[in-house]
Amino acid sequence: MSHAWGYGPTNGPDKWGEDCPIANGPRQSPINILPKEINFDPTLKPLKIKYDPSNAKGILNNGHSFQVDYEDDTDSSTLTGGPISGTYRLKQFHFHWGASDDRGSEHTVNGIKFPSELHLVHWNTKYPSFGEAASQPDGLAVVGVFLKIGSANPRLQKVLDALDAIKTKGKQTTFSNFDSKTLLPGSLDYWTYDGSLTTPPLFESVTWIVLKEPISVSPAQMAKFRGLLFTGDGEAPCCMVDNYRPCQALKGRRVRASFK
Ligand SMILES: COc1ccc(C[C@H]2SC(=O)NC2=O)c(OC)c1
Ligand SMILES: [Zn+2]
Repeated sequence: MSHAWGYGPTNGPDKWGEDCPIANGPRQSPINILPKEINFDPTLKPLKIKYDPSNAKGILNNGHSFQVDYEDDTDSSTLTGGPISGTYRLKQFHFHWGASDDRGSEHTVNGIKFPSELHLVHWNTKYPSFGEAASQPDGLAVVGVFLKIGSANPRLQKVLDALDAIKTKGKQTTFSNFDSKTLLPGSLDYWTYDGSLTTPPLFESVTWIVLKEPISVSPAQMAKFRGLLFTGDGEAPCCMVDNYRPCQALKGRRVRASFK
């Protein structure tokens, strides 16, 4: 691609392989999760999530999604246990969503798309930094949470209320004192598999931990996500919707369940 990657007809997921050959690699994400073909793995530990709300730093429209960034210079917001070894620090969380409620998630379950998917990104502290970890096979752990249409989710509201200030690409604002643990569903049952970043550079560095239980989001709340723009100030406005990569081939990988 001569121009930057995106989700449009000329720079979207089908074109990413031109600049990132790993797009056709052996452990690409997302994938379709088929619960009937997954085995319960009794050796999997429960997820241990410890987040410090005071680590929340800011919220940014990065032109592909919006992300809430966390201070990650200490072990105060960490993920341990589950399928991973060692300590992974929370770096940021972001979402993917569709132009309508029938699509938007990256992972699917039995071929079903959810209207949105939350990604909580963590990096392995065996490496000196997020940037170093992002290219290592055991560098990142991303917790994926499906959103399904239902009643308004009060836990999302503080994030949604901040979006008016970051409508266009490159805009950011302070975002403090937010406990991202409140975004998680009641159950931490999960599926896990070895995968990749779902945007360029598509590094095969992610241990995926996809929670079985979705959280709710209302149509009005989804409309707020869809009010963001991919484009920057002064550019022809393009709504930030359908910022998800389609499912990729499993290529022999095993998906494990932490629950029966
Ligand atoms: C260079 O490092 C990167 C680049 C991009 C992302 C974001 C991608 S990866 C994901 O799960 N969802 C996304 O939108 C990233 O996140 C871990 C790390
Ligand atoms: Zn993501």
